[in-house]
Amino acid sequence: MDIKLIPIEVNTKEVTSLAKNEYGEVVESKLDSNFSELLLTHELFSAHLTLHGGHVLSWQPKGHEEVFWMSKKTQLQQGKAIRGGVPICWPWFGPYNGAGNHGFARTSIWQLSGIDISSEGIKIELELSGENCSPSWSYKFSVKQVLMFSTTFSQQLIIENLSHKDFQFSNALHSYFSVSNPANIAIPDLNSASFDDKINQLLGCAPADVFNCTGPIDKIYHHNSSMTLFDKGWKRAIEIKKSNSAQWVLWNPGINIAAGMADIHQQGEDEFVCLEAANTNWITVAKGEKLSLSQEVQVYKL
Ligand SMILES: O=P(O)(O)OC[C@H]1O[C@H](O)[C@H](O)[C@@H](O)[C@@H]1O
Repeated sequence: MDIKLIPIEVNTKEVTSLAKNEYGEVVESKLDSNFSELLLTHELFSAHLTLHGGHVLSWQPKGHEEVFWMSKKTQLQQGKAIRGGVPICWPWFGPYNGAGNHGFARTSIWQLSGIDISSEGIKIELELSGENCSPSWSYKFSVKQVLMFSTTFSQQLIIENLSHKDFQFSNALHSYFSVSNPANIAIPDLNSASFDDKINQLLGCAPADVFNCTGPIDKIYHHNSSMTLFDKGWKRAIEIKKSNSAQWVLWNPGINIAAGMADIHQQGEDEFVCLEAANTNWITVAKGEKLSLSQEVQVYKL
């Protein structure tokens, strides 16, 4: 396979304006024939994303610091997931049938299908469709991703089953939130949720107070409504609302696991907490049917 390794911070000269008006602009920055980034500027925020994985890399509402964390060691590489931002885990979450973690959506090239710039923000539509994309999951499908960047950030996946039979998927919107330090993070909404502890292989643990998010931590919380992550270091709160998602996954690798991960920079694990709107159990989409999942993120100063 022709492997490309491109540092994500690359500054290229090949830049094309895709849409522009009095409120903002969307610019495509081509890194090479395979990879490009979309840079979004608007009076309310700045953001960037890439079609590799249909992946949101950053979003910074005016007056706030960057919301999503990005590893300094991640690289755009064919077939490889990006470490940071919001990877789309689909059509499976975690390992599946020997096919590796988190499905093929995060390593596939998505198509740009819509841009709308208004006083409210910038709406971007992306699409991924295919058939037999993995020997482990060989259905015909289409996924539309609707991203709305504004003072809030919303992300919707509309999953359509184009096969002649029902299919199942699991998923996560695997947000890497940038934090002052996981030790400073409280997520009180998790205190009342039962959870599965992946590290200790314990299922159905009774609710327990979450005092901080220092890793290693890898838990699946069974909770289908909003969460607020409080960062006492940076004095900010991040609220995440979601729909059609039965779990939250809380993950930070901690120092030892992170040291063994080639795409996390030194002490990078001290800079993020993953709080993922997920469905870790299979969900069925009947043939010919659609299903929509979403999250909406807002930041507040404390
Ligand atoms: O390294 P990745 O495949 O991106 O997975 C990173 C992490 O994702 C989720 O949060 C899982 O719960 C973890 O078990 C996994 O380690």
